[in-house]
Amino acid sequence: MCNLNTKKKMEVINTNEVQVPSEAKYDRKAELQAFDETKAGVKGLVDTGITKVPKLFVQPSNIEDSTIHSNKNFKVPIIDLDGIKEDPIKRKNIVQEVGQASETWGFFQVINHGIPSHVLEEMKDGVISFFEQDTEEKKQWYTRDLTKVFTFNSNFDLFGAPVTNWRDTFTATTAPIPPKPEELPSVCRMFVQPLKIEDPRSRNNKKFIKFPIIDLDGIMEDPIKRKNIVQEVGHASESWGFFQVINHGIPSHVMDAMKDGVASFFEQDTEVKKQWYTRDLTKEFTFNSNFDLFRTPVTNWRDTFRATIAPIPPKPEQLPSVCRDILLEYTNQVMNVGDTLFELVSEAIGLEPNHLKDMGCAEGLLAIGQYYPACPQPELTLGTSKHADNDFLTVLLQDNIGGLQVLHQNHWVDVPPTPGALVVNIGDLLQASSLITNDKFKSVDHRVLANKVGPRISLACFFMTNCVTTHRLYGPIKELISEQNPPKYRETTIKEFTTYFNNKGLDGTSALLHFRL
Ligand SMILES: O=C(O)CCC(=O)C(=O)O
Ligand SMILES: [Fe+2]
Repeated sequence: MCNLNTKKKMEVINTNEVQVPSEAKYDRKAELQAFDETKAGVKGLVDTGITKVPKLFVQPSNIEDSTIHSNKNFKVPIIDLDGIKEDPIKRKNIVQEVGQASETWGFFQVINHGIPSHVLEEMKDGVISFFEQDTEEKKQWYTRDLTKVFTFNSNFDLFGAPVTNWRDTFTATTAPIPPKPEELPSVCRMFVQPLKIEDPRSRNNKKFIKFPIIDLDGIMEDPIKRKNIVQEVGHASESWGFFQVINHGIPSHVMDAMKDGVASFFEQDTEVKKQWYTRDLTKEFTFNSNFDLFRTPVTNWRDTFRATIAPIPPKPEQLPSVCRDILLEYTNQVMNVGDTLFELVSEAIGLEPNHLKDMGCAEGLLAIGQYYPACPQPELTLGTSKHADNDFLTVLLQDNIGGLQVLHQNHWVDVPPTPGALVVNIGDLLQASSLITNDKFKSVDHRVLANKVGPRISLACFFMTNCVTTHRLYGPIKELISEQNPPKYRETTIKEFTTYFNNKGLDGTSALLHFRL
């Protein structure tokens, strides 16, 4: 995206309409200057809609030495590093291969190098996210000052090289002195991002706290690990009501495909998408903007779809074809993760592993796809207003844009996008039905900020059963009630609770208050 100013400057070098100047008149230096001043790079140029390559990029006609031919029969060597640490024979062979490739090619590829593929994928996405930011955002990093930890520009040798290349570049110095988080752009910072919370009373008083990440690795095989994980889940549910899980068993390619599926739905042609637009909640799949549009004081900057997945699975034709297969595949896997999470939460409360599952908590699933377009004035609005979820448990998949915040100890704390992680939070129904020693496990308020950068994509899977009218009553768990700990909530059906929640809308108050004794 370009502002008007940028567009104006670019006209100097836009050869669509402008006559290509004759060699004598051509002022390359001025063109370079104009290009550099846009601070928008080649992408900025493309964003203005040019269809011809401006002269400063045009290679001389001897671009390729005529003696050089491309030969498709050659293959750049691929070297498998598997076993390099453990197996001396393999190592010897690998050393030979490296030597040979370095001598004959100077180039080779390595596989089994130890960097997980999801990290590779996230890294590529991170690069794209940086370059696809709004130009105004990106400009702040535009510099030719090589002492900077992070630089963004187009053609480091712009004023020295005879021809300009068709690409933009960022550089980041990451070792031997690791960068401070604020020295890297947030869209691709990720792993080094410590959590920042701001004290609303003072803009300068920043605290750093760690949002819980729980590693589920070994949960089925190793009883000691499981005991520790149960403790961590208990602790996070009590103090945060939110945590992230990694090694949950859903492959990163399925998570990525799900995010793409959500984007594909919203990025369809409006006429196609319109067919799904409805506020009729009895439908298996609904698309609309702001479920509470006519009830809340302020409208949110996001569009939403909602698919009922379980306990009654939708018929294929009840889901849009662009995201049908992945929605079924991904939610199937989320049901498995949910099974584990309900066991862990049950154990953390001190109940039998199957207790919450036996209550039907893991039977129903609603998948809610959220699409937060880039917002020109994010300070004026919100992506999703403050609310707590009206379910037992939510498993949320978010992309790497960020913006989700949790109200923790009276501070809004970012839930940092973490590669491969799922965000888990306790919903109102679990808080009310478990009543763990005076509301121990909290259904915590959260919100999503609007952002200049976008779209942000998320898929929230709500474990709840509002689509079937059961007369089952949910209330404080009998095993947890005593004279010292009397019930705090009256019993309710999922239907009654959901109807109340939906009619109230996201007005910033808790639906639980209505059911409190
Ligand atoms: O988009 C998100 O990250 C969260 C959305 C959310 O809180 C919800 O759908 O309840
Ligand atoms: Fe939510």
